[in-house]
Amino acid sequence: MSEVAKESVQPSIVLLVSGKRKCGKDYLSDALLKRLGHNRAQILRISEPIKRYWATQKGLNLDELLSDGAYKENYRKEMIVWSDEQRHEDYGVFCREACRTMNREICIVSDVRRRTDVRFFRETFKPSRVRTIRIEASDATRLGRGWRFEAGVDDVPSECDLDDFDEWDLRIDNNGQDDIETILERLVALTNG
Ligand SMILES: Nc1ncnc2c1ncn2[C@@H]1O[C@H](COP(=O)(O)OP(=O)(O)OP(=O)(O)O)[C@@H](O)[C@H]1O
Repeated sequence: MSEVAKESVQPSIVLLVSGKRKCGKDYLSDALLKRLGHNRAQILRISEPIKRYWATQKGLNLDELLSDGAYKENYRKEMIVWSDEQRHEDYGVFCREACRTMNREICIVSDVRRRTDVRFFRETFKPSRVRTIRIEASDATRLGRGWRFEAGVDDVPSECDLDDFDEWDLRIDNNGQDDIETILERLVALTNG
């Protein structure tokens, strides 16, 4: 058990949510949080400590960086490069920092992007408590949601490292065929046991 896990409140279930840009990670994580209730569940973002550091260093607006708006896109590349350097020293540095705010029974980590993120959570918590979720949406769907391919962002490990990963407990098609209720039922079922 890592130092952080001992210090913070231990969740019974940790949901690791992954998927390409604009596949719907935030949308479905927010919907799940609403369904489970704020007293039982919370959302953690590995990118939060990265954005916090970046905002402080560069004098940027943290709330804007954390939001779904276009602002964060101006800094995404730089943040990827900088955070990769930090991960090179310690692959769990941002996951560990994000875990410090764990205080609910169910923890939804809504921006899992790397194999080392999955590794960190599996090493830090009992594997039986960790669930891996892949949200899938076609390029056409993602384009419709505002995604545009960007070299240095969409073709680097932060976006592609989990493309070939196949240890998903649940894969969700978020192209619009399944309604939100159907998707939420499957997600909620994953939080049982
Ligand atoms: N099932 C859905 N129904 C309706 N709108 C959706 C659905 N899934 C995602 N969206 C919309 O698509 C857009 C992108 O979704 P979201 O921000 O959740 O993607 P993301 O995977 O978190 O992206 P990023 O990696 O860039 O943060 C948002 O405007 C969101 O409201």
